[in-house]
Amino acid sequence: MFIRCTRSTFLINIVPFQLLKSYRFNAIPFPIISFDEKSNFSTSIRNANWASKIPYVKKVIRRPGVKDEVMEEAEDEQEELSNRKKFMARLPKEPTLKKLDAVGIGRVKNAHVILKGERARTLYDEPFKFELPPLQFFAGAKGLESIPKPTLPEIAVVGRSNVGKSRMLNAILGSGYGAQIGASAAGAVVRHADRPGVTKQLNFFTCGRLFHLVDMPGYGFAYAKDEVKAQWASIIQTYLTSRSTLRLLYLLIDARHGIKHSDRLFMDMLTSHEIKFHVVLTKCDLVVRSILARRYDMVEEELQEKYPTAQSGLFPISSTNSIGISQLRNHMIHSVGCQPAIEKYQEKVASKLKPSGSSGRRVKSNLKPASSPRSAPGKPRTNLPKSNAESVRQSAAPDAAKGKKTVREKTGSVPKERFIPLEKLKENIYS
Ligand SMILES: Nc1nc2c(ncn2[C@@H]2O[C@H](COP(=O)(O)OP(=O)(O)OP(=O)(O)O)[C@@H](O)[C@H]2O)c(=O)[nH]1
Ligand SMILES: [Mg+2]
Repeated sequence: MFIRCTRSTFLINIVPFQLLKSYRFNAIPFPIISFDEKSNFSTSIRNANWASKIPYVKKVIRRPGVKDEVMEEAEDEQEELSNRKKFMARLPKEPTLKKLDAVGIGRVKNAHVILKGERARTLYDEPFKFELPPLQFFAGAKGLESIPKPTLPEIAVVGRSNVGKSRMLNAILGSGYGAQIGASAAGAVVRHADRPGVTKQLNFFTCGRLFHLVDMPGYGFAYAKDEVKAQWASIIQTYLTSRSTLRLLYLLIDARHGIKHSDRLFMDMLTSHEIKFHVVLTKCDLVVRSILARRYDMVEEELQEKYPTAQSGLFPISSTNSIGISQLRNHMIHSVGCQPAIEKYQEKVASKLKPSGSSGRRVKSNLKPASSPRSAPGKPRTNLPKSNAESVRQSAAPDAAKGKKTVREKTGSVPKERFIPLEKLKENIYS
C-alpha cells in the first residue's frame, strides 16, 4: 500500500508523536531549545559586538518533576554571563596566588607534566599527621525519625548537588590509602558518581569511636522529584538547626562556578540561625590557576561582606588528585577536639606493630632516587646474583676490548630517568 506523505503531514503527525513518546517514557532526555523572548535577533545582528549576536538560548531538559530547577540553573547561567566581564577585569591578588602555590593547586595551562593521585600528593600535600581508623557507614536517615541518637561529635558536609561532597569525604577518610588518593566510585566507602542527586539521605559514618561524619543530599538541581528534594531540604535544615553534637559544618562550593543563587539562599538560612560554617572550594584541578585565584578572592569577599557566620579562610581542594586534603583533614581533627583520643589510638596502633626499624606508616612510593644503580651510565648492575653479574661483565667486555662503541656512546644519549626529581617537577610547573 502506498501512503502519500507530504512534508506538512509528516511534521504534523510524526514529529509530535515522537516528542510525546520520548517525554512519556523518559527514554531519551529531549532538549528543547527555545529563544528567549527578550532577545531581538535583528537588533543584535546590527550590533558590532560579536557576543551580543548570540541570542540567549534557554536549554530545558524535559524530565518529569525537575523543570523548575532547570529554569533556576538557566537564570543562574545568565547572571554568570553578565558578571563574566567584571570577573575577568579584576586581577588575582598576589597573596592569594602565593596561598594557592603553597598548596600546589590550580590547573596550569599547557603543563607538560600532569600529576595525578599519589605523585601529586607526595609533591604538594603535607603528610597525614594522624593515622585514623577507617570510615564505616552506620546509619542512613530519609526522615527525622531515623536520625541516630547524638553520641559523638559530628562533622557535616553540605553543598549543591554534584559539588563533590561524597568524594571529598572519601579522599579525607576513605578506607585505605587507595581511597585517599582519589578512589574510584566502586572502591569508595562513600558512594559518589558523575550525576547530581546520588546521595539521597543523610548518611552517617563513624571514624572508629572518635567522631561521626554526615554526608548530605545536595540542594539545587538534581535528578529527583520536587517533593523528594523538598523533603531533603527540610531534613537538612532540621538537622543543622537542632543537632546538639554538631561541631563542624563544611559548605562546598564548586571552584568552576563560584557562589550560585541556591548557595546564597542556603547561606542566608545558616546566617539567620547563626550556624557557623567553613567554605571549601572543590574541583580546583579543573580551574586554571589565575582564574582560581580570582574566584577565591571573589568568594572570600562575598562571604566577608554578607555572611557573618562564615569562618575566615577557604580550603581549596582537589579530591581526585588529593591536593589540599591534608590541610582540611588536620583542620577537621583540631576543630572537633578529639586530638587526645586520636593520639591514644595512635599509641595503641603503634604498640600493636612490630618494631621494624622504620617508624610510621609505610607508603608505597613511585619516586625513585635519581642516583639508582640502574640509571648510572656504563655501570654493570652489581646487585644481581653473582653468576648474572659475572655474565653481564663478560658480555660487555668483548666490545670494550675490540674498541667498539656502545649504542649509548654512539648516540650520546643519556639514559632516560624514569622519574623526575621533585624539585625539578615543581620548577617545571610553577615557573
Ligand atoms: N575533577 C574533579 N572531579 C571531582 C572532584 N570531586 C568530585 N568530583 C567528581 O564530581 C562528581 C560528583 O561528585 P560527588 O562526590 O558524587 O558529588 P556530591 O556533592 O556528593 O553529589 P550528590 O550526592 O549528588 O549531592 C563525581 O563524578 C566526582 O568524581 C574533584 O576534586 N576534581
Ligand atoms: Mg553525594
